[in-house]
Amino acid sequence: MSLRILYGGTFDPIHLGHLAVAAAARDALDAKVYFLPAGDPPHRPPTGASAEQRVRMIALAIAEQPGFLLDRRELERSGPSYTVDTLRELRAQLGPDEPLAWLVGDDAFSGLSSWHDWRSLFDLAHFVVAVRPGYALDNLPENLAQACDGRWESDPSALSGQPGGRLFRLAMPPHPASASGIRRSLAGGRGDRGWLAPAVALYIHKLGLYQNR
Ligand SMILES: Nc1ncnc2c1ncn2[C@@H]1O[C@H](COP(=O)(O)OP(=O)(O)OP(=O)(O)O)[C@@H](O)[C@H]1O
Ligand SMILES: O=C(O)c1ccc[n+]([C@@H]2O[C@H](COP(=O)([O-])O)[C@@H](O)[C@H]2O)c1
Repeated sequence: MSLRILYGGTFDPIHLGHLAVAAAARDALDAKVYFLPAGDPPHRPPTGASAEQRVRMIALAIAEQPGFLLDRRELERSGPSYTVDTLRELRAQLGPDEPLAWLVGDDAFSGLSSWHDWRSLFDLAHFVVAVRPGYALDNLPENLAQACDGRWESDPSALSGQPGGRLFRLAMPPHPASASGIRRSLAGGRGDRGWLAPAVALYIHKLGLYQNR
């Protein structure tokens, strides 16, 4: 069965770091990448752009990119967008055997043991972990390090052979972009730091997003 990569995020806004991570995962694992914008992101203050604006920016950024798709399911649910709920919904829809992988950067993965019902996540999907400047995986919290023990795979094809439960380190050049860096820079009148796709930069400029934060 073919692997499906799920890329959850606040995407406030989507930037070139997200696109680089998604392209590296798509190419390394030979799989489609589904962008899943969080409706109500757990562990975060309210977003700068509305859900519809974040979706619009994702649609602009991924247009004409092969193998990139948008999945709006987390926007259609009320309450916090817990990943475990999203994965359970996908499992119910796709069946127990379909290989699923949740794509994250090092920063998000390091905090995994604070996620809602986090131990169940390993029963539902693989994790693909992208390098992120300023973060490392050699200092994971003890409970997370233990849960990860023996799960790391170096062969990407291992992920499509089973539905979930394995971990894969995505090799890619580190990308420095961050959404908070972009929001701060735009609010300070210093531009987008060259970290946005041109169509997204134009959209933000036209709507005057992130100017007063
Ligand atoms: N430059 C990057 N390199 C690797 N992973 C990244 C990068 N930017 C974001 N990610 C990952 O993409 C996912 C979604 O990120 P998110 O939408 O929160 O953007 P962000 O840039 O991390 O935002 P913020 O700066 O507000 O924290 C997370 O798993 C995050 O780790
Ligand atoms: O399920 C949780 O408890 C949980 C806690 C923190 C983050 N997540 C998910 O992880 C993804 C990246 O989160 P963020 O905050 O870095 O954009 C996004 O899809 C979030 O919904 C999920």
